[in-house]
Amino acid sequence: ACTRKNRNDALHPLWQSPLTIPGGTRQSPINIQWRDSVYDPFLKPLKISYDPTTCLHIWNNGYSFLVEFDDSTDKSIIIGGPLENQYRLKQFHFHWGAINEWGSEHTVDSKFYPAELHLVHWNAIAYPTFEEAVMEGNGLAVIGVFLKLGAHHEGLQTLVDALPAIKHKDTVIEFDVFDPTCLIPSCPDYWTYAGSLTTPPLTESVTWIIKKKPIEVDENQLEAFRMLLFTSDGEEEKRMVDNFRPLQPLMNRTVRSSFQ
Ligand SMILES: NS(=O)(=O)c1ccc(C(=O)O)c(S(=O)(=O)NCCc2ccccc2)c1
Ligand SMILES: [Zn+2]
Repeated sequence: ACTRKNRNDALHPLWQSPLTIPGGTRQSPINIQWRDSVYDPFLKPLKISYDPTTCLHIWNNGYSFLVEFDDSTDKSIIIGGPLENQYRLKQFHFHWGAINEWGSEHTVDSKFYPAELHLVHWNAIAYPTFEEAVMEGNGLAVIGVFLKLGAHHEGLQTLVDALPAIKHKDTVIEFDVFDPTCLIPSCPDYWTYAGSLTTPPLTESVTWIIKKKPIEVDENQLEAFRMLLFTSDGEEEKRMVDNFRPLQPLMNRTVRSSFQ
């Protein structure tokens, strides 16, 4: 008789990655239950200092669209918050849904946002390369910012205007000055927890810093994300939507808040 493949090795349709990592104890994303988060008075404010000229290009990698930065120096860094030392900005990208009812990776009290921004940073003090940092428990720090439907976002529009040029997988365009600070809410409040990458290799190397306040974007801007394609030019078109990983078990973790 054939053995029933257990749920663990069910593959997520999008990334062909396992839904759960065998032995994984700190997987992401998770639901943030506000009332279960614990205020930590020792958490410092997060200090963000990006140099807009370190921006390199914007491209469609077949999972999302991402803006990559020159991370060969300490020009664009974050420091403080839950972090032991400074982390260098490498790239930022988004996750979104086919409709406004879902799209974010993390949820707050089981509520989805229509999209979520991730700014990926790595610990260049402790590790010589990004690839090595990806494999270490304190290697990465990702800032998560929720997007909600509302007013037009001026800063985001610069990115939206570039999307038609990267409609297909593996297309890239020059993007030489952009300051992602404009995409981060000025409210300092955040939650933080120990988690993982939400795309392969799903390594448990991420200190997540999830901003409490969302940014507002308008319907046209969300629709612009949804006109991107997972597929390359010439292939049968598949719209790039629902590029978020399913929620993972909290297991033995506490989410801390920087606010009461
Ligand atoms: N949702 S998330 O923040 O976890 C995330 C999503 C996508 C990517 C990415 O590779 O584009 C990344 S990444 O830039 O951190 N790359 C991780 C995979 C990777 C490992 C080693 C070398 C290259 C890529 C992170
Ligand atoms: Zn992400």
